Amino acid sequence: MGRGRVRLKTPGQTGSLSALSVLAGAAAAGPDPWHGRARLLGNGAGCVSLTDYCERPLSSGAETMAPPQGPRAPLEFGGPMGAAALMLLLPATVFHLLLAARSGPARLLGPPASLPGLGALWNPRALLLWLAWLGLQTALYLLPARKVAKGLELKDKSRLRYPINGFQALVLTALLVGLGMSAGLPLGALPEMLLPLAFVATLTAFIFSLFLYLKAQVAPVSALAPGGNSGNPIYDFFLGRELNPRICSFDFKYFCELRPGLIGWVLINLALLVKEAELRGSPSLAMWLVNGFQLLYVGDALWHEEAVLTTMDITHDGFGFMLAFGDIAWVPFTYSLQAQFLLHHPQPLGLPMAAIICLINAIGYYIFRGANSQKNTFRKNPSDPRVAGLETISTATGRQLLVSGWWGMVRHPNYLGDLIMALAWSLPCGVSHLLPYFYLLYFTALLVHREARDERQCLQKYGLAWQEYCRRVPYRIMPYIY
Ligand SMILES: NC(=O)C1=CN([C@@H]2O[C@H](COP(=O)(O)OP(=O)(O)OC[C@H]3O[C@@H](n4cnc5c(N)ncnc54)[C@H](OP(=O)(O)O)[C@@H]3O)[C@@H](O)[C@H]2O)C=CC1
Ligand SMILES: CC(C)CCC[C@@H](C)[C@H]1CC=C2C3=C(CC[C@@]21C)[C@@]1(C)CC[C@H](O)C[C@@H]1CC3
Repeated sequence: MGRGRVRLKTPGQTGSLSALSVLAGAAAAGPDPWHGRARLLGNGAGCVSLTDYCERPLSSGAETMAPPQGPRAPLEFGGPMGAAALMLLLPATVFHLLLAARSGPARLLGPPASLPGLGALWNPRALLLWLAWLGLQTALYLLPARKVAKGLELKDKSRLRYPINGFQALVLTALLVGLGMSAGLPLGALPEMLLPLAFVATLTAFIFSLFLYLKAQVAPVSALAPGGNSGNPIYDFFLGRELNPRICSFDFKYFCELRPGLIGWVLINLALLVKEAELRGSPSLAMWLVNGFQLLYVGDALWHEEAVLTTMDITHDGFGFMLAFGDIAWVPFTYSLQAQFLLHHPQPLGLPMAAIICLINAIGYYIFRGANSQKNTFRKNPSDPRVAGLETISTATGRQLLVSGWWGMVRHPNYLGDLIMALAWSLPCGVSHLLPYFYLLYFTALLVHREARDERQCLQKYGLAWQEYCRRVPYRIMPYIY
């Protein structure tokens, strides 16, 4: 069934809308970045009609996601203007959140109580600290790994190799920080440096993206990503031109996605906890919960590091400002917002409420991990006894789709679990302010958009089999709601 010819209504990058177009919708002038998603709402099950959408023979999954980007292909994010606006808006959001968290009113919307001068942003010690951090994580990345995994097959039929030592990097970082603290390292001073640190991280993202853009000029065509090669420098700088930029075996995108930002996030959380203990005698229960939940999340991501090799960020998106900034600045400085808020706005939390919040996080994690592991086990070995009994749909590519178990409940059960955890991370901050719920709001938008984008790619890969899956499992993320 997947070999039939089907028609593509819109030329261009139908499969490459990316995380940021969530925000682009608000910021960008020009074509609506959600347009692809609107088309997904073609039938009762929320799937596009195949005949409405493609004009290529459906073939093996490996080569389907990359429609060529001609010079007149519609651009994402409102094109160069939207990309430029986002490059201002995203860093501004990071600084707004950092300032709001420490201000009395802690308003998510509206201007911060006071604006910092350049003196508050620029600090040579922050620059040194940041460079030392990047150097440490690079050194840990280069240490011998317990395993070397192969990525998916590339356009030139090669497969890149990736070290699996992220969890080891987390443990070694924890040991070094512990040793440092026992030798007098003032970790509690870190929260005071968040603003200048975010500033150098943002500067690094700009400079690094420029390097990546220039590096792509000499990369072979087969190394370029499906999007991000429009010929417009602003747009391509933002989206990223090269798919897997490397120097020797050092893979910049893989390194940035999991190391400096994710580990930096839990280190910032820990510093906020230490600072709270210095200020108030001991860390609050709310601070413990936020630290514990987010450490579990980061530890889990690094433990299952290999799974990131099949995400669209690695297999589909170029590496440009969007991901570079997202990985090294956005993640550590905005994902730690709840702990930042708690340091400046202590919240009373009783044991019964804490127990309920722990239960919510446990339910979220159970769904998130159960769904991700079930799919990973199935993809590695469909005859594994843990998944062999599940009902499946065959596709023309030879791969199968799970249609019972977690993946028979909704089409993205892992997103549902992730969102439930996001709620549990905000609840310890009480309900007096909207600010600590920023992550939940942003993440809902990100995942709704990511889901639509993934559906588009799956429809291209699996054709009618995907439509059948949508018919059998009509809800996307939340049963009976969405
Ligand atoms: N905290 C954060 O900021 C973020 C967290 N995340 C989390 O990262 C994790 C990875 O997410 P993401 O990369 O978006 O996507 P998923 O892990 O959901 O992977 C989607 C892929 O799974 C496969 N698939 C879909 N349905 C089925 C099925 N029924 N049976 C078998 N395979 C199926 C398809 O690929 P194929 O068929 O090719 O295998 C599809 O492309 C998620 O848990 C997400 O919540 C993601 C983004 C940001
Ligand atoms: C700057 C923007 C608004 C958006 C940037 C998006 C990035 C922050 C995210 C894109 C995909 C991500 C993934 C993760 C972290 C956030 C980013 C980098 C995980 C590593 C989080 C832990 C999960 O277990 C796996 C995720 C893979 C995708």
